[in-house]
Amino acid sequence: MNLFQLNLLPGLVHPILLQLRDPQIQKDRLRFKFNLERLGFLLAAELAKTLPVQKIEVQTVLGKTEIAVPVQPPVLITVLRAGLAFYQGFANAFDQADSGFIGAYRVEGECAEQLEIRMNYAALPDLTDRDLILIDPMLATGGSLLKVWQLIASQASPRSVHIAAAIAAPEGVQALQQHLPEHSYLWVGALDQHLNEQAYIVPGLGDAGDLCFGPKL
Ligand SMILES: O=P(O)(O)OC[C@H]1O[C@H](OP(=O)(O)OP(=O)(O)O)[C@H](O)[C@@H]1O
Ligand SMILES: O=c1cc[nH]c(=O)[nH]1
Repeated sequence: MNLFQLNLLPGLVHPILLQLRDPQIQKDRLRFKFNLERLGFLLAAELAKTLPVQKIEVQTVLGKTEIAVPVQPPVLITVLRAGLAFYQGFANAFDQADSGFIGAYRVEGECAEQLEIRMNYAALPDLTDRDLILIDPMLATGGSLLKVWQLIASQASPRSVHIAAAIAAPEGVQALQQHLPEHSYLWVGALDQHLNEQAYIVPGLGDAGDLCFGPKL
């Protein structure tokens, strides 16, 4: 698996990460979701450079020119709930993409070993020979994305697999490295230090789903 960190545009990316992480600023839900969306758009812009393009001719009212456009839009799949705002950035960038949605959530116990991933919803488009972008802002243990990938892989063979996360922990990166196809790509806004005993990313930003939508019962 190839890992790309979005440090090419620090002037744009770092202020967004700062606002996402700051405990005071992140209390503003509208801003938190908008920042995830903006980061998603920037990651999409980087990722788009690697997708195959073809030249098409456009006739304007004044003349002709050639424009390179994607051969086919990628397929976007996001993990509910926290994925929604981050996904919107990708959907803004790839505005003709087919999209899929999978519900997956962590049920936390006393410690990281008791963590369980439950899945309760999946609506998937056809992925045959398509470029797949799997979108989830937080890559902690990697348990959620691996379960999601298992479900996808049991039904389809995408042409390429891109995983996009706003913040990743080394533990999650390693887990994906072991289980994803060799020619997969991981795009992250930041690669953080480690997981704590409750399997939260340190320094991370806290619980992305709760910050977007409030605590769930
Ligand atoms: O790498 P992992 O250890 O699996 O953790 C990451 C998962 O945790 C968050 O979702 P969460 O389970 O909190 O659900 P939510 O989006 O409904 O809040 C996040 O959006 C990921 O899906
Ligand atoms: O740090 C973490 C880990 C999992 N899910 C989150 O939202 N944050």
